[in-house]
Amino acid sequence: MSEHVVSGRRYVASIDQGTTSSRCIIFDHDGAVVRIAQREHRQIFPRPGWVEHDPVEIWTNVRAVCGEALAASDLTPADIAAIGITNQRETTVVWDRTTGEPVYHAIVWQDTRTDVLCRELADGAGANRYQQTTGLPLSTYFAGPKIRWILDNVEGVRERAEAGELCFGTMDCWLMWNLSGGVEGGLHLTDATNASRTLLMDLRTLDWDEEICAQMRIPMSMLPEIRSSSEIYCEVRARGVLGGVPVAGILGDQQAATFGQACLRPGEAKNTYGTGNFLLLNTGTTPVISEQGLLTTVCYQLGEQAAVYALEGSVAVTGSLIQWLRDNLGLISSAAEAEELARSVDDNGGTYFVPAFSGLFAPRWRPEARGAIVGLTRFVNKGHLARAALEATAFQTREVIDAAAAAGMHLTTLKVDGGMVVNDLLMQFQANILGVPVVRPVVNETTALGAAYAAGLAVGFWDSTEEIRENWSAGHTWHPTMPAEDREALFHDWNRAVERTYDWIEE
Ligand SMILES: Nc1ncnc2c1ncn2[C@@H]1O[C@H](COP(=O)(O)OP(=O)(O)O)[C@@H](O)[C@H]1O
Ligand SMILES: O=P(O)(O)OC[C@H](O)CO
Repeated sequence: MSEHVVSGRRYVASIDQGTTSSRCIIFDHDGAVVRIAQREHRQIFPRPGWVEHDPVEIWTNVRAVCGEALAASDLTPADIAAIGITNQRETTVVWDRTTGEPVYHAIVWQDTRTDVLCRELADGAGANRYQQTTGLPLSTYFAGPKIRWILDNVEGVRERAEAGELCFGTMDCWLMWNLSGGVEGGLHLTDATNASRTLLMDLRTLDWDEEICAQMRIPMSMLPEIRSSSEIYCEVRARGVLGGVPVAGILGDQQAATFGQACLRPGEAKNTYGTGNFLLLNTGTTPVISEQGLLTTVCYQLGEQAAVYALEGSVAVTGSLIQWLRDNLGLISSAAEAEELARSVDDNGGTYFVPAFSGLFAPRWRPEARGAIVGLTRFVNKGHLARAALEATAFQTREVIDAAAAAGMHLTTLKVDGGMVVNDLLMQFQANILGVPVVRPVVNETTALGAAYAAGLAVGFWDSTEEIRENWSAGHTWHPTMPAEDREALFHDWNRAVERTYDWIEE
């Protein structure tokens, strides 16, 4: 038995509440996966550009996957030293603290309904009005404007919020409140990484900014307490879910992946390929404000230690474009088939697919752009379309890495993870279009692992972040093989294609 056992407990559990599914993953002390249970939830699209989730469905799924992971591995809560929570960030839930009922569906990070509101909030000062304080541009992506939309548009909600009856939370906060007892004394708290995605938190004080909250007309009584990413918050009180186990880690999913990838020193970075793509670059204990369209975000804060910050390149649509080919066009019947189809042709046939479904995020921040396929001729077939869709992910990554380079952060290799990195064609193309090696770790479940580490460190299951570094090992590396001239020609055409999607939505 491992000597690293807390009161006979040999495992740590992680709840990974993502955009498409909720998972519970159990890890051992080496950071190896013992068991995964997963359930997808409904994606609700009430209007073009709107994306919602049902928070009650998600809580039900989280309870189910926790039970399934334990049962399938023949474990009981008494075997689990701690639980970490990691989550899709920015997705906004508002609920009644007395009844536990959400007042509206969760508004998902990809949702663009706050576009006009964001322009109004800029109030002539531009989209970067709050950047120095929050590290973020005024964008539909973030939680603050989503809260304001609910307050303004759901009947009776503003009055209830002003009377102190309602709670706001991102998914971590909603799950924490439910895990810690819900209407029977549930805790209303979040961590600094999630709070840093609201447009309401001061990056340096790690506290809510009163002036911004007033300008956005968000009552501060709705906001959760901001805590560190690694401390014992509570023991689980919800019936039937890991009862009695300490909840001891919370990290937004991209920050969790950065931690799980052992990007613990300034200059270390990872890129996660899921529904969207998220590059995070550790910048140490000082927040760096970007002039190149990158976000500044809290990367993690361990207990009483100083917060560590990151620059982030968030790309809204990557894996979800593959889902769209599958679900909306029926071009493929599974995500894996995209690779097979793309391999049926030698190149993109001159086709570029710009998936500006939610406008464009980093580094361009063009909310009024919409998707386009350009370069079509009679020559183009579905293989070219599949290839162009995969290449779009790699081109968008190149854009954010170029933005980091313009800020003086030059990457010599790229650590990758997420659902899309099983795609060999994509990863080889990524190395080619960047001109640097791309490396996937042995344990690809870095998001859940990062949250497990945060929780395990808080309860003494792991002693220090050095153990995280020791547990990380390279699985597969893709080396660039494309001549620089070809790489730049492709990227040049990609940029021309992207510019054609600008200004599609008229004022
Ligand atoms: N073989 C594949 N090739 C390309 N994309 C894939 C492949 N397998 C999965 N994906 C994409 O990866 C995404 C799922 O990745 P995951 O990391 O689980 O997402 P999330 O955490 O955002 O829910 C989906 O959008 C899916 O389309
Ligand atoms: O759930 P994912 O992996 O798509 O991540 C979503 C991000 O946290 C959005 O900022």
